[in-house]
Amino acid sequence: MHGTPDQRSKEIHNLGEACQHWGFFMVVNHGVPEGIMKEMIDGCKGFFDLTAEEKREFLGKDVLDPIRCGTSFNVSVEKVHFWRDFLKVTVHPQFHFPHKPFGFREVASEYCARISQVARGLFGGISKSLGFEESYVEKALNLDSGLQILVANLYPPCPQPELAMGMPPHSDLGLLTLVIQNELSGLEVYHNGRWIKINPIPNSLLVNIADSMEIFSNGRYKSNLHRAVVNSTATRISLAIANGPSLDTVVGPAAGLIDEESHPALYMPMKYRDYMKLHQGNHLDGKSCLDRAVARGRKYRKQTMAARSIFFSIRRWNTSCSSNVFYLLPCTNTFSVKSLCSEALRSETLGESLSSSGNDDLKSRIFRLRLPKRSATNVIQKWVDEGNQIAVSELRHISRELRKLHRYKHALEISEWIVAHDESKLSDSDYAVRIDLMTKVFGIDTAERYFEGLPHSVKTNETYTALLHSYAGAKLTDKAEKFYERMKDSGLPFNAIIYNEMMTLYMSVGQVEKVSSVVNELKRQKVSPDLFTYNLWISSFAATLNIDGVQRILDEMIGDPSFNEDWLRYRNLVSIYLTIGQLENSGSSSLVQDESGNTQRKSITYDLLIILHAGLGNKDKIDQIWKSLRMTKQKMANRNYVCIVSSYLILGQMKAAEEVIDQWKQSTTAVFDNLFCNRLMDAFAEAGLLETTDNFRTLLK
Ligand SMILES: O=C(O)CCC(=O)C(=O)O
Ligand SMILES: [Fe+2]
Repeated sequence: MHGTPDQRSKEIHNLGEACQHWGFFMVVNHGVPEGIMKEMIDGCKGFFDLTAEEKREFLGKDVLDPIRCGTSFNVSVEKVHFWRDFLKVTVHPQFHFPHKPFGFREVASEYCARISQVARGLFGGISKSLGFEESYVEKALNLDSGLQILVANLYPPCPQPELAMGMPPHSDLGLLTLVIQNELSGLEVYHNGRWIKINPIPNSLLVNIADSMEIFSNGRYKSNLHRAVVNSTATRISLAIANGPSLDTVVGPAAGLIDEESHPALYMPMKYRDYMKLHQGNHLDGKSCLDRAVARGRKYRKQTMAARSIFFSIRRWNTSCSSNVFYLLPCTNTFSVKSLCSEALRSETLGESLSSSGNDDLKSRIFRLRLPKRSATNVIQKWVDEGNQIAVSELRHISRELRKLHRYKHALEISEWIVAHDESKLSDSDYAVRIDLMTKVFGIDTAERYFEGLPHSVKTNETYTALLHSYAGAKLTDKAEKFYERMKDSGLPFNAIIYNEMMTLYMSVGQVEKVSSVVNELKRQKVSPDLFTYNLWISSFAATLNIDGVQRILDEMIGDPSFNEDWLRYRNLVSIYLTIGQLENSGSSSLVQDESGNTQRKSITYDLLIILHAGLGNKDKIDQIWKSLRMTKQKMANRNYVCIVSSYLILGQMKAAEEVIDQWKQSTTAVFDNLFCNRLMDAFAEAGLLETTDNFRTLLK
């Protein structure tokens, strides 16, 4: 952008218009020599041409590795793969690069430096177009240590291009992405309800506005939705350099672009690292793209409806798996289990279902946001501006529903809204939920600071427990222990949940032996244990294959004044599991890793978690845990099947039980035989469960 002041100001105006209306533009006269661009494309081709053996060292590694290549996005979790090979390299703040093919690294180093220069020029122009001084964006977003990622894409010819997609519709996460390609087109940009094929001006740079720029500009500039289609004749190569802020930069709407009256902040500030995690955490690498595709593309891509349901189920999977070990353990997470139960009750009484989201009420509008980056605050504000009333109870209800779907950022925005408008209406559990949400969205440090800053009157049992829960979830044993001591010193009334949190923590970090001492403390303090307490205690003994210990606890349960029908069901199931479950001590330690990398301890804990939820009558939870267990690809043993089949049978869930029996029969690792079933039937009969015995017999016929 040189020339006379007039020309310059016209260019800046054009740039602003392109950012605002398209989120996409091409740059010519950019100064990057044509030769280097060509060498880069050749280098990419050379890299993809390497043999599988030569590429192996970069293959299928962790999403956070600085150099990584692969196919599609993440084939280990995808059901729908994309017609694409990729190489992804972090080139700034530190320059990483593969050392082959020969010479590629050197060209890349120069190319990236040149692209940075162009990007810098564009950031200057964008700053001005937003009404700031030229260096504003660069300084505000710490671009000196900005994260720059090079993505090379190779799309081979596809025999049926109309059935495949090279890259699904997505927007990029950073600020600006600069793309070049070989002579073949394939990039399509979504604009005014249509996909526009991009035919680049030769040697131009294609530029996409990405999410963080949309946030920074408070929505003035829109990140652009784009995709790559494939063709049947030749191989297409594209090379994108994604320019983002530094990982520790908090990206939020620029102060100069907000005013409370006419331009309220539409996005919540968030560290770029957390923003990236939010996407990866939800769907691993690339799944964010799918999710976005689904959300944004909903209106105009009817043909993807089938794919959409697959995407959504994958997304849910990953969220439940991402909390992995924690999930393995009694989602004891008592905290959320508790609220889930009341949620279930509540939605039953209200006779509601999420499918009502076609309506135009506040809840449906918020649910339709889908993308975390979109602002719930804005939606609520608009709702109010339209003259509607909202009750805190309604907001609470929407927040609960959002949390069930792991949409924590929007739930947090709702909570922020209540705080901003009527903090006096916040209850102790609202504060506790806020701490939980802050942990999930911003991380534990923020939640910790928030808790410490709360007035004394709000430092209640519930808020203390929420922070303890966060420490336990993050497996910060030291912090959790200190905090637990502090809670004791503060003289708060203790309940079982607090002890359960500590027990969950010890189970998840493998300090199984400490669980009993927590139980002893609970007994000393004369606090009534609940079923979660018993389950954790039993899990700790079962994990070390101390079967006598488990038996003693089961006996002790009967004498507990709280003993009820749920507990009886739980107790029966544990007994059956012990009798039939073939818990084998595999020698010196029960914590030996099996081939799939799962420890027996984890897998027993999974079983007992299923049993716990069977005790509580939560069929949905059982379904979920069983699915997760199957997703871990661990080799199923007979005891896993015993646990799930008997749980379903005792709950009268015949269809579910039948399905699992089929899976059991087809299992290559567990041996389903009649002898086994007879023993299981005997065990049911022995527990007095005659109807269950009959049901099981019917299923086997
Ligand atoms: O292949 C293309 O043109 C698109 C590449 C792209 O969108 C990306 O790498 O994010
Ligand atoms: Fe992209």
